[in-house]
Amino acid sequence: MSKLLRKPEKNEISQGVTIAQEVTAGNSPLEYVGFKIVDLASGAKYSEVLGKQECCIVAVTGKINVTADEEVFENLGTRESVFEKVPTDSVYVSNDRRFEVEGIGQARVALCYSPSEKQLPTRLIKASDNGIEQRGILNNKRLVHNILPDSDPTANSLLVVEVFTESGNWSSYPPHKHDRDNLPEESFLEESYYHEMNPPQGFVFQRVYTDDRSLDETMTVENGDVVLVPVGYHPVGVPDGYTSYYLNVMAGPTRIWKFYNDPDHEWILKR
Ligand SMILES: O=C[C@H](O)[C@@H](O)[C@H](O)CC(=O)O
Repeated sequence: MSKLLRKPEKNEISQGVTIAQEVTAGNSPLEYVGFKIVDLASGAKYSEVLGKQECCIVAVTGKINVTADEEVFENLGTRESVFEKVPTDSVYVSNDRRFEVEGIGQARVALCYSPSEKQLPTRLIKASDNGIEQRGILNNKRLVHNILPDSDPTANSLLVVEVFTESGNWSSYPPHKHDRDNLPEESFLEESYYHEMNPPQGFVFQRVYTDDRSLDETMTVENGDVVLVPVGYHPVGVPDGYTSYYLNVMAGPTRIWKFYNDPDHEWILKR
């Protein structure tokens, strides 16, 4: 199995708190991006003290309370399933702060991490703050919820976005990459994908490849999987009958999302 594909592994760390995915610099090829999926039973609490990292706490499904240092944000979350396709609530917490997340009923939380030195204010990113985009044409259509885009100065290095791709469509397509620190042409951002499928037995194909094909992995990605993108193009194809969801975390030396399309496939934009 590809080293870029992470299957969910449920690890109950305390009563009612289960880590389903954990990506760190210590267990992945990513140096800038970290990621966790935490499942919380009703009333269960997960807390963390951040060092020189910032974190975007995304209420993926269910409802949560979030405390960050002395600030309290209650009853966050807007959906029982991501496939309701409504934006959700998130909380940005900066470096050197402590946060706690409590489940109000069963909840799934994504913790999205990147490096941060200059402590910034904690911020509630309400569902209504998400920028919504309908991207693409023909069989390249997808719905994008921009949670923490590079146009939002809330964070130091973190970018967070969620994408819905319907049956028979492609996203992160034409294949693009952002693996060179070469602005203004291209920025260097590592990336993680947290995938869900509807119906849940579905799968998508995701290829991660470089121009010289020194990296060229095509993965069958299933519900709850994470795909790591240290470098390279990273298109996703969705089989007929299924809807794909993924939550992206991106980070690198400069918080700018400037991607470069694979020249072999850029023509599809001109149809
Ligand atoms: O680089 C960003 C990620 O590949 C996705 O968020 C992608 O941009 C989604 C899309 O445009 O299809």
